Amino acid sequence: MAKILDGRKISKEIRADIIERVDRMKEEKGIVPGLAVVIVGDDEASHVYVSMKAKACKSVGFHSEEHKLPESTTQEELLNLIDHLNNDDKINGILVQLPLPKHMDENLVNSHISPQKDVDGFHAVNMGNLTLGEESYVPCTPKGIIELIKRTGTDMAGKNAVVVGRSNIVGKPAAILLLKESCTTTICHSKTKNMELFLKEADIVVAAAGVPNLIKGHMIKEGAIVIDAGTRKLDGKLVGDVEFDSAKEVASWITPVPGGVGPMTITMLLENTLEATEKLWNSRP
Ligand SMILES: Nc1nc(=O)c2c([nH]1)NC[C@@H]1CN(c3ccc(C(=O)N[C@@H](CCC(=O)O)C(=O)O)cc3)C=[N+]21
Repeated sequence: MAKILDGRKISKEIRADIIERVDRMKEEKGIVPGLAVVIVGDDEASHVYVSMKAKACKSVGFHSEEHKLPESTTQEELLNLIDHLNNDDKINGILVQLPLPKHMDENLVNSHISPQKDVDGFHAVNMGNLTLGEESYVPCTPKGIIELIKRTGTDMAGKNAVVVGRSNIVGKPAAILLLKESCTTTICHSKTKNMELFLKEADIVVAAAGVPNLIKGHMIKEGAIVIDAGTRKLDGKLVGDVEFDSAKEVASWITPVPGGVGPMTITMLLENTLEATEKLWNSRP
């Protein structure tokens, strides 16, 4: 029977530390970290996530702004807003909620954010530096995933890690981070033949496909660490990529959905925004 990796509890611990650092920063330097979240269009789920991010900012004492733009916004108008936020001293971090409407180029928009304020880590320079092993902002969900694996106390070096999903925001950067931890890292995706063959050898499974209940207990290696980054609404209920009930019989550790990777994503966003603020401050004469 697997132990539960409780993302809410771990988040609470990390957020307590963030609150202390923010208080000290306010007291000693008179500065308040600021995050701007930009959302285009009226996708309901996206709006829920954005308000969760704003609430989390307030709970740790950040300044937070939500910029809600209509679906009809042109890409140029969005880029103008980003220019404005890039030059706004109250703002240390900028996040443009994905997905963007179809008439926009997500990579182009992300790379319009100042790399110093790119707390999502999606700017081409940050993605490039991450891949090179240089200092960079690390995308929030993959960063949270690594933090969760570390909390199991497992030495990752030499372990077989299988990431299911190759998105730019989760799967791809998660694989790069696992490689950095010296895992033997494989990425499976929708064109993979016989995914079970890879999963059966995996000591660490990171599920980020967005396909409800794709991975079942019988596919997993005995004692594996199973991290579920899937979040899909199914009949009004939030479900992951892993069939929890069967997987928990086989795994050594498993994350629940909700209450696993999700809360860690938001906590890592707070951490990146605080880091951006500290860096800016330290770079000043
Ligand atoms: N630029 C950008 N950055 C993102 O980080 C980003 C994004 N766009 N677009 C959408 C995805 C999704 N995402 C989640 C964040 C928190 C939860 C979360 O906290 N979930 C809770 C439950 C929430 C609920 O009940 O609906 C949980 O798993 O316990 C989930 C998903 C961030 N994303």
